[in-house]
Amino acid sequence: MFLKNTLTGRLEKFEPLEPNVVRMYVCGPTVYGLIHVGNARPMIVFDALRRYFEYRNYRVIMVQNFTDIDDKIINRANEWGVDFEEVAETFIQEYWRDASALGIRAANFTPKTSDFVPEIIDAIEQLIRKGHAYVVDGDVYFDVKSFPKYGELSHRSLDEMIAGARVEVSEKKRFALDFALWKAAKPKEPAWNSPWGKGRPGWHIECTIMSTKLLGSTLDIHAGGEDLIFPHHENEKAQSEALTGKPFVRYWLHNALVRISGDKMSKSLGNIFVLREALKKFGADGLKLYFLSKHYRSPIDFSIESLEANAKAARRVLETFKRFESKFSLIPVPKNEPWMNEQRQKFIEALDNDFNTPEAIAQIFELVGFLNRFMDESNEEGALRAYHLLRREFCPVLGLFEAGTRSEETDVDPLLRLILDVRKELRERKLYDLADSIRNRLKSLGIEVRDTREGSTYSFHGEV
Ligand SMILES: Nc1ncnc2c1ncn2[C@@H]1O[C@H](COP(=O)(O)OP(=O)(O)OP(=O)(O)O)[C@@H](O)[C@H]1O
Ligand SMILES: [Zn+2]
Repeated sequence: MFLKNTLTGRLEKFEPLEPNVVRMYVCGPTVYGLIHVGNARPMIVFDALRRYFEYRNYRVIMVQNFTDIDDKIINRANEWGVDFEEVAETFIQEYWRDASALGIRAANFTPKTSDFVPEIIDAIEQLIRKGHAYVVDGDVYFDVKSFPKYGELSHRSLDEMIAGARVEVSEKKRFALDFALWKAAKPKEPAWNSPWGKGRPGWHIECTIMSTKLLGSTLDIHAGGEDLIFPHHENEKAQSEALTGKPFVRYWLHNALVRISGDKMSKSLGNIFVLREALKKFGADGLKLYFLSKHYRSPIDFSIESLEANAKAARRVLETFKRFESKFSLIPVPKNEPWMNEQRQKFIEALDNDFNTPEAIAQIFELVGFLNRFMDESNEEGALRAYHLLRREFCPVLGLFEAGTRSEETDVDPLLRLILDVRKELRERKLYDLADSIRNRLKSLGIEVRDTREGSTYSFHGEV
């Protein structure tokens, strides 16, 4: 397999450190709000990549963190008058709801920053000892000039980095690009004891610690959105390599961004389309097709029309599967067959080429076309083979169509409102027997109708 490595800018043959094992770290969300469609892109892409490695017989050990110590979380906690943990726990729970609705498999480890504070302190002490960090008034900064390879990942010179990025300004720093490893406690902030007084970890050091503690000094893959290349990943790399003296990451993978009117869709800009809403409207498979039909390194301009088109395409595929399932029994097919092997080779060739999912998706649609044609021609053998490839190999490898009906979920509320309105009309015309019969029939479907002075309400299975 060949993957484009952000570090070298080249397509490189993928060779993990340990044969057949992939150690992979993905930067997860800062948990102070519901996740959005932009956040779903790395989730979908790297979940599919993990599944593809497994299809190719690798064992994947995947870590995805939750950033639960951060200014934005602390601000929200103060706004709401609760502890930062409560804000973080709330949105971690909500993250899991969204991830499972989207059909994303949980990583093997999902650590939180707050679980690793002692390890972070220990690492900062080592960096100070090694001359890569310095203390000023309870803050600790990484000394960028002590690490000559700084800028290697983002391919920029020090001057370009200073000019082009939002670098935190502070008089305490020796050099503009130096960044905080530890921040002295301010009032109304959570704080931990440290050799430099009470304080909390900076952002970048957490990922260095969580990744290397769980996966070892050198990771095979470090992934995330391209917004993280600088400064976050550049800083992670500097800290880790200064600490261990070993290369931190073999292959850096970055998905391009989802943009909205030219800007990155992001929680802090507030220009977001909440994932939960998108799941309701377009279904998990509609969203996955939307993202996987573009290459992960190409930017996407958020488009409702395109999402709708993908949701429709997902429904068409499911209809084809249903048609097959009602027509044929699901008998196993002999797997080693020339046409199927050709198809597999084509699929693997696409994905081996820097995870070219658009090509793989095009092949899936071509196979759906074949499946329909085979069924039209009552070619049972052909249909069985196409169905097997789609349903049991290619679609699951990309995380598609796993819960057959997910993208068909529709909101029943407008329909029930319509029925209740008709029933109201009947009652007004004193056709009580008809109105009662509607209520009884809804009841037999598990829908309880209650008539109140304000009108009729409904609930499922008698829930309140
Ligand atoms: N618009 C986007 N398109 C693609 N990936 C994104 C986008 N926004 C964030 N990501 C990715 O989602 C993951 C979680 O990011 P994060 O929680 O920082 O989201 P965010 O919306 O950028 O939040 P904030 O605005 O608070 O920084 C990261 O891997 C990040 O690169
Ligand atoms: Zn990170």
